[in-house]
Amino acid sequence: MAGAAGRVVRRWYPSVLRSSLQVPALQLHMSKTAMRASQKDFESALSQVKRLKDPGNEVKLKLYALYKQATEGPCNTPKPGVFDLINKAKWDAWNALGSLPKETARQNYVDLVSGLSSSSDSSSQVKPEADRKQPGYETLVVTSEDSITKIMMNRPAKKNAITIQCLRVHKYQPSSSFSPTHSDVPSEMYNEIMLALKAASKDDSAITVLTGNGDYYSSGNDLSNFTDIPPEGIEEKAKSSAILLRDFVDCFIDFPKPLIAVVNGPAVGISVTILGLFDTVYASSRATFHTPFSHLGQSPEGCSSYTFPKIMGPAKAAEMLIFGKKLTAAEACAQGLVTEVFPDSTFQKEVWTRLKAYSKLPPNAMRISKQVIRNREKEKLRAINAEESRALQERWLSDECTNAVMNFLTRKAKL
Ligand SMILES: CCCC/C=C/CC(=O)SCCNC(=O)CCNC(=O)[C@H](O)C(C)(C)COP(=O)(O)OP(=O)(O)OC[C@H]1O[C@@H](n2cnc3c(N)ncnc32)[C@H](O)[C@@H]1OP(=O)(O)O
Repeated sequence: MAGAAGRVVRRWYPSVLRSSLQVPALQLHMSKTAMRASQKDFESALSQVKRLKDPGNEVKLKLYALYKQATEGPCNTPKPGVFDLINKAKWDAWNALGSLPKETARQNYVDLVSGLSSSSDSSSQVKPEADRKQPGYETLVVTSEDSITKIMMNRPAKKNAITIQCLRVHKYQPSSSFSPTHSDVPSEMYNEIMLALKAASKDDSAITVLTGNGDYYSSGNDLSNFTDIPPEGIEEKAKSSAILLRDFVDCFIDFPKPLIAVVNGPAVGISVTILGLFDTVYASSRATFHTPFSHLGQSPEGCSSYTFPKIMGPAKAAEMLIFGKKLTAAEACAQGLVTEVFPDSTFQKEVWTRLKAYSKLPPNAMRISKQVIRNREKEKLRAINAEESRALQERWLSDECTNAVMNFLTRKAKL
């Protein structure tokens, strides 16, 4: 094939996978009605997959396994020898699906491709925006258009984990004239988000959006932040991190315009807790909300110790904040943390259409409405933020926290 799609396929498909994923017709043994709908979806997913950027070997194996299960049922071929590495990896992936029904495998294939397409859509969104992208950020893409300033966390390979740079803890000063194009711009994400919020609070946009690039919204605090210990020692690091945390969260408490989270995928830790300080939270059906603080030997931040019980009631909040219960998007919406959930396949389109309409409302009226809703809580929220940051400063020095972080960094544990 001479077209671009063909070239993309050749770039990332191993030949064996290529042959199995490009099967022209499917032999699906199902009732005719069920077959019509899902076979169409499946076929469209099969052609969509050829246009995707290389999703990495792990995902390619998942696609292969689901394809085989959907079309042939449970693994039915002899196990390849140990030295036949590629075929063995494929066989293992297929065999791992056990007796998963063909229909479920087909549905999972369609869902996986749809997730991959939307994340590649959202990363390809970056390209047309290049000319209106604000310069000076290393970990974010910040754009302004249609009266909307969009702050996109942009470390997709690290699931948009939020970084600190050791010994470069810059205190946020609301009155300073520090601008994102200043030559002293720090590269770490906490400070860049603070700078972007400060700039957005003063620009002529009506609303501000925080979102993530790639398949995650954000995996929260970058756990390697804990390994970068300055010569002054670990106590000093804990102290400066607590100050940074307090300043970071204060920026959200004080943000004067409508602030919207566009939660494009899973969210973890601080990226979840600060959602209680947003005015609106839109989530993709693929998003999850996880605050595994006890698992990490830590305690809640982002004012969640106050906002979560207020939003969802103390019992549900405790399950999330103490026991680390992960919520689906639908559950988070039912608990009131999320405003609305959109199907992942149409998430970006529906959300941005909605936001463009909202951004045309009179900006001063929106600001004043936000003030009226939020202002009486501000002092309280600042005090809670300071208290949570103090508690965390101590937690970071505990063995429970050190062990949990080391287990993640040495790949012994994941969430
Ligand atoms: C000022 C300080 C404030 C502190 C307050 C905040 C508290 C919190 O936010 S607590 C939450 C901390 N976050 C986590 O515990 C998440 C840890 N990550 C994971 O468990 C998994 O990575 C995750 C489930 C998110 C995704 O799993 P996978 O889909 O299997 O992907 P990978 O694990 O292979 O991730 C790809 C790549 O990204 C790196 N990564 C992801 N998240 C983090 C993170 N939070 N910190 C550091 N690194 C992260 C991961 O290590 C992989 O890196 P490579 O191995 O180099 O590819």
